Amino acid sequence: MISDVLHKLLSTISNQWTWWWDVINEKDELARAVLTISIMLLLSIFFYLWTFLKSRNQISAPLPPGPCGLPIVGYLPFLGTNLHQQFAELAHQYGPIYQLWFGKKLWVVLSSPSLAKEVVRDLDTVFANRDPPIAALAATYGGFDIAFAPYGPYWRTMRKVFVREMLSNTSLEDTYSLRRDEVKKTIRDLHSKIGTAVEISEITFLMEFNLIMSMLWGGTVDSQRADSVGTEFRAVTSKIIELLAKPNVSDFFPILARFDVQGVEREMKRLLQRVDRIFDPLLESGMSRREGGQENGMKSKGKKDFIQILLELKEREDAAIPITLQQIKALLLDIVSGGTDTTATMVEWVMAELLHKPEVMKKVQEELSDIVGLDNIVEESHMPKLHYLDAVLKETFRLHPALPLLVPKRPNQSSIVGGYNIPKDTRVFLNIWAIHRDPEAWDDPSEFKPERFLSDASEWDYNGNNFQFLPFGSGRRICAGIPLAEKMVMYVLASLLHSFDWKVPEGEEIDLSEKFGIVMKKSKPLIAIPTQRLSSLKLYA
Ligand code: HEM
Repeated sequence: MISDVLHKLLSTISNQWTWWWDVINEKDELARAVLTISIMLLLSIFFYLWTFLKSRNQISAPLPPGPCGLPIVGYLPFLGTNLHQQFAELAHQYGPIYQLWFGKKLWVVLSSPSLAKEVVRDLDTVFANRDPPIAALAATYGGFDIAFAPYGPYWRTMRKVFVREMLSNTSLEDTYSLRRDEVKKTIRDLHSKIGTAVEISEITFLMEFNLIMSMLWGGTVDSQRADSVGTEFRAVTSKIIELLAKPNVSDFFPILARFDVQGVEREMKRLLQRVDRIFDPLLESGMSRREGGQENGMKSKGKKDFIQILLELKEREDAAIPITLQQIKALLLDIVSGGTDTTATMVEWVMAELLHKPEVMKKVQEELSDIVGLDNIVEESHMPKLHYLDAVLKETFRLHPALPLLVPKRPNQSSIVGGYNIPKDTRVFLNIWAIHRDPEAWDDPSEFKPERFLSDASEWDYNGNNFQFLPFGSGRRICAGIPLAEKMVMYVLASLLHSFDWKVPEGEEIDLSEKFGIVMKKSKPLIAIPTQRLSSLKLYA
């Protein structure tokens, strides 16, 4: 019986095979066409079933909730100017993860410590990519800096060179005397302005700019030239930052990008020409210094400054990732603008909070008197002992983070966050401004209370391990300049507050309102009057 069935089966297969053989031998054209179409149909069905099941297996989650917006333009007409606050209000309505559509572009905004952890810790490699707007690409000669470079070998090399050569403990020690000279110079200048109203951000910007430039060029840029270059640089970067924060239709509708409807790209290119006029002569002087083997002002004699190291890299033909002069300029722009505007803005915010709360200012100054003494000048070595000032700075970072939405991320694959699907290439914002004011994470979140950072100091650092407090971001793309940023802000603040007493001009009030930008500033510049505090400002001679 079984042998009968087997026999039948074999003969059927053999008949089919003969038929197939005949067909492929072109004996039956019609049958051949039917067979080919059937096979293709079957293969297509299998393929679609397979991809459908695969996608269901991968992303079985829905997209996050969010407002509907209008057809075609989506949420674009509703975008306000203070994006961080608007995003926080939308989180009250839609929850800590929500989506916004703009044409074909999807944005997702996250506003809770646990969602931040998922993105910057659990899925760090997926979210390590950036999503630079067209303005940012134009401002970085095509994304050749560190902050907007795609996650990959170029970014890794540039970040490594920067961190290793400029920010290692030895390099920071070697350049201390340069930072000290710049701070002393500012205190002397301020001495001549005692009793008059000064714009704090103007002073702090120039001071931080000169600090960075001096470290980059090993103290070889002469101070008069540095001041005029600094003023021009401030004007250019404030325009660049303004353009970076402006919504640009070319980003939402790539088909319009080539027309540059709002003229953003053209304007950015004009600004870059001004940046070139600043950097080119300075780079040339670096090159001739290199050829002439001249010394710089660094502590260890014969030690190369950062510009020398970059120029050397440019000339190395065996480098795995060769770098060009334009890439060096992109990197410099990143370091100088990223390092200056953030630190100067933070000094201004701390001064504003202290002038708003004189009892906190008094405590900071008492600590400075105890640790430094009134017949002495502040040194960087005092910083680890200034615990109260450190808490004041952290509380200011909490309430006024310099980058309230960090630098937006772009996942390199679709993934599930908070139970929702975030498709590949979405622009993802972490609203740390909202996280820093989350009532579930903080007591009295809108109150300025530095004491909250004193209780368990080890819990509060800037390394992005506590997802309630992320002023420098977290994960692979965390700020590359943290050790320098911390030193620059603390040292400058301590020197300003130790040398002078400060008050607001008669009849003026401290305004603490914020103006959104890639760096969030005060909406009104802070004006204050210094009076002498130190027994003798000759100490700064
Ligand atoms: C108060 C001062 C500063 C603050 C608040 C700050 C904050 C930040 C933040 C939030 C990011 C983005 C992190 C992320 O997306 O997760 C960032 C990136 C960066 N920062 Fe800072 N920063 C400061 C000072 C500096 C300084 C002084 C430098 C260099 C001299 C610097 C260089 C950079 C660079 C190169 C990046 C890009 C990192 C990357 O994409 O890999 N920053 N910073």
